[in-house]
Amino acid sequence: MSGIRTPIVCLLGHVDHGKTTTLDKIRGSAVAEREAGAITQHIGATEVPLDIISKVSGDLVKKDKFKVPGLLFIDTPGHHAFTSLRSRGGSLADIAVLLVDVTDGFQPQTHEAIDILQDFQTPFIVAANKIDKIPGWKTNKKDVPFRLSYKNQEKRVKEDLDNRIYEIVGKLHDKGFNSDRYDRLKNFKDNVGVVPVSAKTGEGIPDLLMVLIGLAQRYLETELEFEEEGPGEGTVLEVKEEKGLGKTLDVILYDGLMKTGDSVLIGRADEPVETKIRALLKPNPMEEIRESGSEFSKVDEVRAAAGIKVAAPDLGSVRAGFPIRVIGDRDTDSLKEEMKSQVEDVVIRTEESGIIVKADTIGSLEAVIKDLEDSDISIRRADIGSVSRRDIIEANTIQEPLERAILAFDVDILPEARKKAEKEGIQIFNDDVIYRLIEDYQEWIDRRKKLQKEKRLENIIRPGKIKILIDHVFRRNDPAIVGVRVLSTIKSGYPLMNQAGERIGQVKEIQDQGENVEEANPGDEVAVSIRGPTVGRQIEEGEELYVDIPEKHAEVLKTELKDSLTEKEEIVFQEIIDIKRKENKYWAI
Ligand SMILES: Nc1nc2c(ncn2[C@@H]2O[C@H](COP(=O)(O)OP(=O)(O)OP(=O)(O)O)[C@@H](O)[C@H]2O)c(=O)[nH]1
Repeated sequence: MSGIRTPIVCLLGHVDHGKTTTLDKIRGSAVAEREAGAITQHIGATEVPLDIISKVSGDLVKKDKFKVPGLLFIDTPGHHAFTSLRSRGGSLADIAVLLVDVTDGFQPQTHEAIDILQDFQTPFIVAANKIDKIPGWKTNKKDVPFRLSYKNQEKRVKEDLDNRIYEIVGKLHDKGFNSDRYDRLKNFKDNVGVVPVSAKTGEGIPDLLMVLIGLAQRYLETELEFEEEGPGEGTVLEVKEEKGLGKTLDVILYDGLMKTGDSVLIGRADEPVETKIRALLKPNPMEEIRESGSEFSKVDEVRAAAGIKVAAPDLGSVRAGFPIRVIGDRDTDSLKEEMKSQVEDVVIRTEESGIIVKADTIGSLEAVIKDLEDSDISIRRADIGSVSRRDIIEANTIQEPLERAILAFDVDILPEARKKAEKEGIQIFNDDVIYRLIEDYQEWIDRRKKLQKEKRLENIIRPGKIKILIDHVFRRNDPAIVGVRVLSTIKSGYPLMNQAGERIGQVKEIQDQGENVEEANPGDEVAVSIRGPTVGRQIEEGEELYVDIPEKHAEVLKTELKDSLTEKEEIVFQEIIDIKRKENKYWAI
């Protein structure tokens, strides 16, 4: 028998823009209306039935017009709900709510969330949250539809809100979405509805629920059709150790039916594992926990969409983000192959060069990979799980210094891995926000590049010039030692040429009042030893000598170091160029 299942809804948004508060509010309003119908707390999700939505939103939703049974909100907000390991592709969420704090506007994770939604082609609405924080906003009554609150506001407050919404509309436009305040929109399919809400006071929350259910009803109906008796398909949201049960899986079932005793395949990094469902568990409400002392109670079967805890043997290396499928009367081997290739598409990537990426779930791994690709950062291997010693050993085989790095998204770094990384000089970046992780890596690269550049530039031979003083020859050759006046800085080791452009030797040492110095500056009178020439033959008292700059160095001086040349150096550099170009017209052009 086919039916329409509950759409799965996920909340996304920048840190502190109100995801948790909005979920709590939705749960809270549903709980307040408990007597009207069963609000069901699932594992990892909250189901708000149509009855409640209809009641909460008053005349906004006429329940007899809807076939969608309600909304299933995933409790863990954010990227965790996004995974492509779903048979039909796309995200685990059917629809999403993007939270934007109206007083804070678009922030990095808002952009990140939109990119994810765009990638997975997930329809979404925007909740313009915290309207109660707009200066002058008056909350007369809590949990009321937006329109009732709005009409009581002063004109300037209304204008303020409208301006903030236009800002959001503008930002969405830049991202390629048409949008408007939801009550000014006719078509939600090609436009994104912006619903002003306050998760704190509940103003606009009825509208949010109404728009969501309307969107699901109108545009997702065919996608929400499912075989109620078909083999269950789901995604692992979390792997948890439970007292008395051992390792269990929190699963969001998005299709079909799952029963105790069913044989299932669960994806893993290498091969899917075949196992049998020992128990399906749902959470007990608070009062039942108090009575029975047990957090869960067993159920024989569960239908999509639902959040359920699965107890089964052999859950060893199963991780969040992997698919779980009831085998039913399907061929186990071909199903296994199909699941394996799905997992491999994401997890197993081995390139010759690039960084190593680790993440907690397949969904987040995909999101990180995508962002790295967008930033043109190559990846050697992307994988799920903690950063281990093995990862460091692999990173240590990488030649390119800027790729000797591991980007770890929301995972542990095992102590022995950290130790080894320190020893081998492997850089580990760890964050639970994708853009920050990538930003940190890029900043590190920039810093290293700058250092490399500084080192390289330090070694560039600069334009120097000296004049040999009369009556200051201390030794004629091997090496020649003469007193000089410095006209433009010289350093020991610099090659020297005469005014005809002939190489005459190399500065060996510089002595200033009997002390060896590395360099001598304009105006200094110092003694230099010059390897190569003999005074009276290749060099003469009173002669001016130039530093014989290699052509490659001259090119760097003309470009990257141009601004660092002193006035004196600039003049001398031009003299050197003139000398060189007598011989070679195109020298350092
Ligand atoms: N005034 C006001 N404050 C709000 C509203 N919604 C959320 N807040 C406050 O904003 C702060 C952040 O809200 P959360 O719900 O924790 O935000 P979040 O997006 O879940 O944050 P993370 O889980 O850290 O990403 C909390 O102090 C909330 O009380 C609102 O509508 N109005």
